[in-house]
Amino acid sequence: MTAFPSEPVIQAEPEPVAEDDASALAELTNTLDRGRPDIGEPVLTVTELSIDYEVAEPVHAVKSASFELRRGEILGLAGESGCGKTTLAYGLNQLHRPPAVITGGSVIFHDATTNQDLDVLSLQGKELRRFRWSKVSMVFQGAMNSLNPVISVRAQLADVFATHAPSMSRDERLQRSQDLLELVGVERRRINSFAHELSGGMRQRVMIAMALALDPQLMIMDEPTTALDVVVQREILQEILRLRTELGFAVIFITHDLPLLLEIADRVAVMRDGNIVELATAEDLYFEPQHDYTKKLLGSFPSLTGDAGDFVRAGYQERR
Ligand SMILES: Nc1ncnc2c1ncn2[C@@H]1O[C@H](COP(=O)(O)OP(=O)(O)OP(=O)(O)O)[C@@H](O)[C@H]1O
Repeated sequence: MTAFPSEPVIQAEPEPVAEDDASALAELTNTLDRGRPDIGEPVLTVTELSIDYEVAEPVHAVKSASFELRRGEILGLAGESGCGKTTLAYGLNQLHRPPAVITGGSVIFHDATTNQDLDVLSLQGKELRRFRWSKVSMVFQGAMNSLNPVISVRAQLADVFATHAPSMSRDERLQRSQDLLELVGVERRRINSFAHELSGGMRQRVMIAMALALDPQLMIMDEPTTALDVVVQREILQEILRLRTELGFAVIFITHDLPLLLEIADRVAVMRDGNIVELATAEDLYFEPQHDYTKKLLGSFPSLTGDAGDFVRAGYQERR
């Protein structure tokens, strides 16, 4: 069986980013090449999605969230710990587990391959599992630690194809697996490595390769780089930007690190206490935040007020 968790658990709260780290990363991300993404038609329409944790004192973790995501777009989901980002992301492809319950709303996936609209919340069993790998894939917080330590990268990648593309021959699987490694910046020869032989950055790249294996139209990334040092984070973020330009998938990128999102996302949704309180382009959010909470959030990042973390994404300086 693959080590990629098909039924992930909500991960522990991330360590807060140290101020020095936040500024260092902001400085590094300012130099990211965002490419020229081709942002197109909607790929996902979320309407009034609500998710509760049915515990003794029920938690309304996501309250009537609505947004549309377009092909090739990076939508950032920002907000303080506990505001509902992960719950929302998991709900989008039914990865939530009891006591979490979807209490209302809809998630419609606009499939470019079949030209049909899929009601994601009505999918079940095999259909749902297939949807998760081939249409919408996910890279979890700390995913690199979920590579199986006792089987090689080759076997883990091959397993994805054996399950979801059984008509592929052994040679085709190997070829495609190596191509995927190369795509995410890992040498082809690493195919025979085991997790412990790879650095944290490499392991996370392998997880991204697995998530890309079936050519998904959307990738949900929950704090995909939080556990890595800032230089490796930057390299991986650059890789994600390059891949979305090259392959055209959309990304929902979750992090509590708003400065980071302002650099890499096309639009940013700010969540507070289960609500999306503001959704705007990264540029508008930075220069003209509408909601008091967004202003407070922007003000709470020292890296945004100092030179190092200023919003210097190419082409936007003139609005200052
Ligand atoms: N298994 C659970 N049972 C009860 N409440 C839960 C459970 N998991 C999460 N919650 C609550 O749901 C709310 C949203 O949590 P969620 O993990 O989605 O937030 P988040 O914004 O992703 O936080 P973080 O940035 O720390 O990952 C919080 O109030 C949290 O305490």
